[in-house]
Amino acid sequence: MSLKRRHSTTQNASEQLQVLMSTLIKTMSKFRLAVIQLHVTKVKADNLSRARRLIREAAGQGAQVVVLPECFNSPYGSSFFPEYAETIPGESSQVLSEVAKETRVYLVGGSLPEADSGKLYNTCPVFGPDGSLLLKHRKIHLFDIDVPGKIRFQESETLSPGSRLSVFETPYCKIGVGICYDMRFAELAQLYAKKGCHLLVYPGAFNMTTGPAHWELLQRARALDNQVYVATASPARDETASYVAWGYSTVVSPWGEVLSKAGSEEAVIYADIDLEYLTDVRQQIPINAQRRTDLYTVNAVKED
Ligand SMILES: O=C(O)CCC(=O)C(=O)O
Repeated sequence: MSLKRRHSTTQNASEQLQVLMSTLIKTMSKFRLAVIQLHVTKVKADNLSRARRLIREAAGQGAQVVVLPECFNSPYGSSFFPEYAETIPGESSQVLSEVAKETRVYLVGGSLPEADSGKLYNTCPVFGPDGSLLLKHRKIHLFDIDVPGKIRFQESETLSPGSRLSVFETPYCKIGVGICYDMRFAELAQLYAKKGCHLLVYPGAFNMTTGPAHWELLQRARALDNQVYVATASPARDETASYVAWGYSTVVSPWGEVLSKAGSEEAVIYADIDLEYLTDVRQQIPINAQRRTDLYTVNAVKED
């Protein structure tokens, strides 16, 4: 082979490699997220089989990350937590692990009442596409509120709070996990963003009072403050339940736009998460570089 020909073959190979690399980077910078707004009943086995069916459906639609709602396998309510509590690993997390492995998705397993060493937690287990348990997020901020004449709820009567931040890595981006009331705490979202998360997921079950007032507003605020994608997964609304969930699972972009939103009924919603778009937003409005860290800062007190 002449020198000239060898040179052009090498050049072709390196160009092809570059094209391949840039296609790969582009592919990795986009992924499909599915949020399952599950109809949750008192029958745990039904909740589990419906969740499994909808996770399969989501994976069939190309979802690589799937999120279930808070308390996806039990009704939401202080009296139900002890009755439905399980260990993790345990029955429900075994089902989630199997279906994550079968469908090859990252699965954010909503939450379930977790029993551990005589205490109960509201816990979100996260599984990788090989079925391994990547982390357990125990709700950090317990939902204790009293709005006279509207709603009083005291999770702390039965639950203990978690005390860890929860971030997991995927080939696409880092993802930070919070549960419902955790979303009200801007500092948590800021810390997740500071740790490099580009997507925050909040399985949650707002109610008929705070749902219409705050649910979407909080998601858009967290997304805009931190220039990240935010996804919430609620149970479907069941007017016969003792605690009526608001529904309206949502995905919000780093620009603060609602990309996808369920109604009040059972549904699977999808959003294509585009990390190049996130980078563009951050370049256009560069608040990260403009922060006055000489005047203020948000830090984790305790690092894992
Ligand atoms: O913050 C709210 O208004 C609702 C929170 C909630 O339902 C929960 O944390 O489970």
